[in-house]
Amino acid sequence: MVGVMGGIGTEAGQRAAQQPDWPEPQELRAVTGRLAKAPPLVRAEACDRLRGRLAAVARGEALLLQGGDCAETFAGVTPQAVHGKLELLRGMAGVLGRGAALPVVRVGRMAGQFAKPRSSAVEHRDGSALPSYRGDAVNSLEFTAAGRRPDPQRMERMYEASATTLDLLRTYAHGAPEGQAGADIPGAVDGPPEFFVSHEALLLDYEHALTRTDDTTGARYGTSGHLLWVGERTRAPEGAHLDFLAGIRNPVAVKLGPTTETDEVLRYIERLDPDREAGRLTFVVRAGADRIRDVLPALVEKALAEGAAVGWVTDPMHGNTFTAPSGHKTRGFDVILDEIRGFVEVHRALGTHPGGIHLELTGEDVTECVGGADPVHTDDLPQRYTTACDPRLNRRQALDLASRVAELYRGA
Ligand SMILES: O=C[C@H](O)[C@H](O)COP(=O)(O)O
Ligand SMILES: C=C(OP(=O)(O)O)C(=O)O
Repeated sequence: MVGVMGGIGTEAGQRAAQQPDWPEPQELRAVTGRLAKAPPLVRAEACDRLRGRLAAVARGEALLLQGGDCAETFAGVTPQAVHGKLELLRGMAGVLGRGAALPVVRVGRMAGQFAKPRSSAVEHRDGSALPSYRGDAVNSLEFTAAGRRPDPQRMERMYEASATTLDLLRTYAHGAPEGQAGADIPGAVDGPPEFFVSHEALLLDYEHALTRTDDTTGARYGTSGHLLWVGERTRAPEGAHLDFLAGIRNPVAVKLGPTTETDEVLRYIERLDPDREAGRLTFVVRAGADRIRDVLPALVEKALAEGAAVGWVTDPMHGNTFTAPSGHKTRGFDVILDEIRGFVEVHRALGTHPGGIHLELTGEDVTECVGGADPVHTDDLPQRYTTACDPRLNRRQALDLASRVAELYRGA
């Protein structure tokens, strides 16, 4: 775990990992104070409903399709971009659902995916060193000292950008006239067809500020998104991010990388799902295509032995990143598919349910990942490489992948 910074920490006094070094404590307090009074972005009932849908995933009665940008950007919150991702996920869900003969629960990596954990706190370029870009919620991609300075007011822009995205999703999901978008307080996206939103609960100042008590039940909910997850770099079982997830009633997820130990799986279950409630906890495994078949069986067996009805989902993106000769980070379609194949094989061998896929994708015609039926080659990468962080599947690649994954499930 790298980059332990910032003021928020554990009860034992450990500082939270991957937090920005906010320069102005007073300004930070003013921002979180305002966010704490802002309307919730999602409703508790919708979080409960998603927990119910994820229970069906955990029981083997549904699939989860979770996807969206690696890093949402403020400039990327446009009607076209939001519509493009929604339509892409809708199309993929149709293909997957027909292949697996199961309903598909659709969850965007959207309306909150504005903060990024980084491998290094510092970026070096042409002999200069500046703080790494940590997502639009923290600083700017622009490589200047002013751009890279963490600015707490960006968390308010994240809130506004998330609210706008939710409004757009609600408009498109309901087919409501566009003019109605933004007329209400931003709320949960509900009504048929269902669509939920998720992001990594990384910026604890933001997530704590948006936590609310539900009047009817007295339970605490993270109201920044329906499903919140903790990533590979912040999943310390006794860390501040796990403390946060343990304190909210939303459905929650933990990313599991290739070094995950079975004892950690046990701790996550004890901390996050003590009542063994299907739908409460989803594990998103991102071991890499070369490791998934070795790593996953023991983790699944541990959860089974604990009597936990967790959902199992594969993220075939994050364990398969490499740098092309041009310097662009990329991922290969065939390797992505191979990690999904390995994930499905392991579950079939154990008699458990391969519950779904978590992808970085966009509805736009970008050239960021290589391969696919209409292949992007490494030489093509510079053409339309617009991601703010990691490479995404473009629309064509994502639909191809959905067809190939549907074949895997059809053969189940
Ligand atoms: O999306 C995940 C991480 O934020 C990303 O992979 C980190 O990338 P880095 O290794 O370039 O910091
Ligand atoms: C950072 C991410 O992934 P991971 O925590 O699995 O590296 C992510 O999904 O954005």
